[in-house]
Amino acid sequence: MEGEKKAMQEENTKMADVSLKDLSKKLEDFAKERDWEKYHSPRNLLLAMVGEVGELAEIFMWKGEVEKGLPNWKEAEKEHVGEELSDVLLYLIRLSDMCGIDLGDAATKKIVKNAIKYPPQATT
Ligand SMILES: Nc1ccn([C@H]2C[C@H](O)[C@@H](COP(=O)(O)OP(=O)(O)OP(=O)(O)O)O2)c(=O)n1
Repeated sequence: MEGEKKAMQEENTKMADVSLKDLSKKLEDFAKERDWEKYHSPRNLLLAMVGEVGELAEIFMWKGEVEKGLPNWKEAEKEHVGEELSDVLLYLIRLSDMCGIDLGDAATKKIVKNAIKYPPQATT
């Protein structure tokens, strides 16, 4: 039992520490194993990602303003949000790969660029 708990904790740590590169490799394997690489063109992936953004928006639709942390939401609804966010992220990573863009590198550079454009003292 102790061993099982430890293994679960290790798995949770692994999941929390997951990198964009890990996810990218898993997506590549997923597509290869199903012979789906032919479908993963940049345009198809972009449309698939936008579709998933729509599915995410659908969950929030007509709810009015929503409190941070979604405190009054049912667990199943929160799980659904997590799934749709994941679909968006996974298609975004795959799209970046199929465009030959290193997303981690590009995002890190963009954060630096944002900080130069919007210096802290300029914000109120
Ligand atoms: N050609 C495909 C189809 C799916 N996926 C993967 C990426 C997404 O994470 C997930 C999307 O699967 P679905 O199209 O089944 O979408 P949902 O999971 O949102 O299901 P539904 O639309 O029924 O809610 O599967 C993929 O990589 N390539």
